[in-house]
Amino acid sequence: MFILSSPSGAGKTTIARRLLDEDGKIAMSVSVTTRQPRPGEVDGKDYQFVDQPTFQRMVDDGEMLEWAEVFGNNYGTPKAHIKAGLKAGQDFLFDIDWQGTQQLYQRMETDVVRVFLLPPSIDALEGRLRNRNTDSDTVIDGRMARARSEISHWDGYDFVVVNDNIDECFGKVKTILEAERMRRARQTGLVDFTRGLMR
Ligand SMILES: Nc1ncnc2c1ncn2[C@@H]1O[C@H](COP(=O)(O)OP(=O)(O)OP(=O)(O)O)[C@@H](O)[C@H]1O
Ligand SMILES: Nc1nc2c(ncn2[C@@H]2O[C@H](COP(=O)(O)O)[C@@H](O)[C@H]2O)c(=O)[nH]1
Repeated sequence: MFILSSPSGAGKTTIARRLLDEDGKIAMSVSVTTRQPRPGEVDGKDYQFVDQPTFQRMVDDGEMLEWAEVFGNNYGTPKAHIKAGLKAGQDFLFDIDWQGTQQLYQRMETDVVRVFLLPPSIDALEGRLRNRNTDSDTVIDGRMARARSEISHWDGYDFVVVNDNIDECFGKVKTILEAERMRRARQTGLVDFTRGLMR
């Protein structure tokens, strides 16, 4: 479970899309949200867009692996698909906030890798949100007001990467993913393989 978090606009979605394009072995965890779709967002691909009663029913029925309120909307990770995929050896990429990260870490500690992206500066962060042209000024102001408190959670992560140059940032995130895959505990079949070598 490879988690990318950051203050809004630091570049999680951009890095996640590139990782999904270039790495055939990781799948996106598609979250459920009560937020309205942005232009170009596709239901079922970017998010599963639901109304508040549906979200609440999913929470009440225990269908969420984690969930949180972020910027006045609810977001959550549906459990069934992720659990089945993990059992089959599938790696998953999560674009979730610090609250969801804490919940996943508490439930599945050793399966989780936590990466936090930082912007090179607060001005650059605001510039990125405005240039993205997907949110109203009010929404952007709200996200900027939360940026410092989001950044204060940087020390709850295993890795911290500053997203200044996008190619460099992507290279670092990819390196983390590849190194984590090489952890002995994550390599299935090593016992038989090393036995074969020693025979
Ligand atoms: N290194 C970079 N340099 C310049 N622009 C960037 C960089 N990384 C991302 N961007 C741009 O910044 C904007 C915000 O990026 P992105 O949508 O990936 O952020 P995010 O962290 O997913 O935000 P949110 O949490 O609001 O979904 C996008 O327009 C993206 O193209
Ligand atoms: N705890 C969770 N946080 C999530 C989830 N899906 C997305 N997010 C986070 O919400 C904010 C806002 O996202 P946006 O798409 O509206 O810009 C961002 O920090 C995401 O990482 C989730 O399932 N759980």
